[in-house]
Amino acid sequence: MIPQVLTIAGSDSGGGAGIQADLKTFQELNVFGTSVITAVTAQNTTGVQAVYPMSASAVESQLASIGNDFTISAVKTGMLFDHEIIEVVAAAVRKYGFRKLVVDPVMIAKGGASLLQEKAVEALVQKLIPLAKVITPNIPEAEVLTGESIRNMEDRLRAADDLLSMGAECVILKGGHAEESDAWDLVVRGTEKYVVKSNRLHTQNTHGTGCTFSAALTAELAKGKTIRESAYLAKCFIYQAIKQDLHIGNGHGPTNHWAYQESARHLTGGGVIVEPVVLSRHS
Ligand SMILES: Nc1ncnc2c1ncn2[C@@H]1O[C@H](COP(=O)(O)OP(=O)(O)O)[C@@H](O)[C@H]1O
Ligand SMILES: Cc1ncc(COP(=O)(O)O)c(N)n1
Repeated sequence: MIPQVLTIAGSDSGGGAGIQADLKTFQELNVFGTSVITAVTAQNTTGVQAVYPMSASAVESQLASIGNDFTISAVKTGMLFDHEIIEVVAAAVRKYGFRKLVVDPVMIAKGGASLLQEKAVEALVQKLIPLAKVITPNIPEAEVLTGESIRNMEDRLRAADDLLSMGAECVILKGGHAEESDAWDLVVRGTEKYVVKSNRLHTQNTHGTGCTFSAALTAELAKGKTIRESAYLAKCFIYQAIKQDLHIGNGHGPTNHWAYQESARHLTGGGVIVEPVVLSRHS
């Protein structure tokens, strides 16, 4: 049976992030994508021009439509905007028994627009993160969630432990925002810790990288892959999507969701490696 997956996120009219990035990624990875829209954004590669949140009841009824019909193997959340939406999403995860929940705690678009109200952070921590199999914060999101600044490897390890104590099974602390020559993501699950790493690509076309990475992770988990395999495959997917960029729009362009399947490199990883945490190299 083809795995059925769900994204609960905001619409990006520009097609590079949010629901659109998630559905494109699901399609490329051969899983059937369904969607619950939490907000409509007027957005392009130059930024977010407007945000129109859905009412919590509109989100609730979309969740019921999916929960009452589909057999969902994995779910991801992206832009959730406010605490009422977070509460109905958490209730639906319980009610419909959605397993393999990936929470991408989207807060601020790369151009600076707020995609999550400040007072909703607590609801995310209290209501949704404890239900998650994996949470995938970037560095600024991990700083908001933990209240600590993150500058080096020790800080990242400490932040990941703090995030794990919020109740998720696994934390993938993404390193796209750091300035090192490698782009590496720290994965922590209980006492298991490792880094999934590629070289850093120099391009401004990184709009939607986080959405695309977490959608690929969700697709692989839905197929029954382990977290470690899924993190590696998701990193291979986003690496090719950034590397073979499309040059669309006048600002921070989208990634290339075709690239991974079109490239034979997906069979070999194309340079992505998994390695143990080495404190002295990354501090
Ligand atoms: N310039 C880059 N080169 C290679 N990989 C990158 C680059 N920027 C981000 N990534 C990868 O893309 C994924 C998303 O990371 P990040 O940009 O930190 O998330 P977000 O979009 O949520 O801010 C991670 O796997 C990260 O390692
Ligand atoms: C609707 C929506 N959801 C999420 C993002 C974050 O994008 P990114 O993955 O680049 O951080 C976005 N810009 N718009």
